[in-house]
Amino acid sequence: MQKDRSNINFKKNNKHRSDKTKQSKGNKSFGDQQSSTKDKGPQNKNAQTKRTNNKYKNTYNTSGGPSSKQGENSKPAHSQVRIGQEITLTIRRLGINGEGVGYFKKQVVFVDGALPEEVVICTITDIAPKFATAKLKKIRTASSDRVLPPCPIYSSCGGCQLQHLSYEGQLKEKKDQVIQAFERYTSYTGETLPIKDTVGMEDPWGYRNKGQLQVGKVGDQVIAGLYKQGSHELIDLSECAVQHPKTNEVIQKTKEILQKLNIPVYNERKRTGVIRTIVTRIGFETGQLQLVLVTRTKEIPNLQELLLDLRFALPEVKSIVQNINSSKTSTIFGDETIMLWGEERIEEQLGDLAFSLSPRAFFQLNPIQTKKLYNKVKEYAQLSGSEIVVDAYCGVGTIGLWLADGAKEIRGMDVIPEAIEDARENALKSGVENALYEVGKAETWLPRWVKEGYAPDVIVVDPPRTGCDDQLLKAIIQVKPKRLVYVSCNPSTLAKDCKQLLAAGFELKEVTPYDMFPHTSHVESVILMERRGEPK
Ligand SMILES: C[S@@+](CC[C@H](N)C(=O)[O-])C[C@H]1O[C@@H](n2cnc3c(N)ncnc32)[C@H](O)[C@@H]1O
Repeated sequence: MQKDRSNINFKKNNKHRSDKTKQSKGNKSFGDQQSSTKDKGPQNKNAQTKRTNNKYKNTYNTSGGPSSKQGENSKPAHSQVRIGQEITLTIRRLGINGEGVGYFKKQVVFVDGALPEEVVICTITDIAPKFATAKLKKIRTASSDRVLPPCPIYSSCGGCQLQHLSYEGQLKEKKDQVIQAFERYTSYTGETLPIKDTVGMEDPWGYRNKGQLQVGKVGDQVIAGLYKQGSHELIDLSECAVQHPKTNEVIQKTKEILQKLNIPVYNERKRTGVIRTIVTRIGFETGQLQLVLVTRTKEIPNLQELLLDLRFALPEVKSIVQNINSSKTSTIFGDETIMLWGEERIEEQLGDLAFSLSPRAFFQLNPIQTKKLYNKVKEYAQLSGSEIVVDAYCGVGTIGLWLADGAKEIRGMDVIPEAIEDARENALKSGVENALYEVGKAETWLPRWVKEGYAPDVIVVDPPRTGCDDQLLKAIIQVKPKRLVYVSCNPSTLAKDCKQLLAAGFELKEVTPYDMFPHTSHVESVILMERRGEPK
């Protein structure tokens, strides 16, 4: 799932792209993505983080010349095009980052802002061995799904990639993304893949429960936002339409208080200043808010005034926390976390389950869609009360706890110790007594349990973008659960892992894509696999 995996890199970078392996950037609107060892999101070395600003608002015409190290008129031997060349292109599909993909004399060309079936004029800006990148200049034939992006900062922010596509169009494209991945890695086609339509939102705005913005200054003004694509220029975001309105308010007011108290904000270039990042999370059901100030130094000048002002301006905030990150890297969190005021955790409710969330714990970013997705996991798991279930990559235990009342026993594991602490506490809180959680790698724990004779009936996996580790897949293949439910935020790694499982005797029963992040290019999928020949 595309979720809260800390330590996002807000910088955008258009290198490392390849047609087959490019990975989606995290949903960067107001930050996100909890990192762990193999986490999804932009700090992944494969992460494709390119965005350009050629998103079309009131006109389909843009200007601006090519930019590339290769320079004007250069044409590598392998290429059909040269930098600066203007071409007419028919867009065939969307790439995994929401860019239009067309073919010019069989060469793949990516065009940000172009939509399938559009005929566009674009200028080649970059050439790599397997593809070229072009800047959209003019749309000759516009898609009937093209809409005006409602967000005023869509073109500069880069957090959303699909606001120029109707919501219906987005849901269709996300299903296509999943189909394309299966076509690429397995023998399924769009006709044979047992795939459902993408499950979308009734109101696809204000869905994010967490915001994470870098802090900086323009002149004397404190700002908080995202770095502009390919640059170190921070774009101030005073409002974000996909964020819960309360998190917008927390960011805005925190910024104003930092300004008023003259608390030094981080200067990325000089590596001076104190406040680096503002992170805020809200419990959708409880209304409780948490504010984390990520600082370069342990000392925060005017700390007492800062806390008083924050508490006065934001009475809903239940927890104010400092995290210290003095590193030069662009990861968000450092290792040391200090309570500044209030509770260590905020509470959230998902259905009948209560969750305590510590500042760095992973939690789904879109609680409304999460409930739908977990219900699908439950449907696919087909529990009767007697099953032994593994919840691999369990985070704070959400999926296992969702399933616990239908299972004999749940075992979950995650590499983040705080997440496991939270999972144990969440089980206690919700009165779940049949769930056991362990800190460590799924690929270590499952083989160990299997060696000890443990035989789960159902395995649920919800790995980071990189997919399941090979050792885990081997253990799954060895233990042959009746059902495997795979939750994935990356169709490519899902399809690759599926290929191995299909070859080892599992059958693919159904694929359901979920739109956890409307207006971004991300798509989540849940699939059900069964042991071949399993009696109904
Ligand atoms: C996509 S999240 C899933 C969390 C949880 N299932 C949920 O729905 O909230 C992936 C989780 O995998 C954890 N993780 C990453 N690599 C892991 C590994 N090798 N073994 C176990 N957990 C891992 C991360 O800490 C993160 O909590």
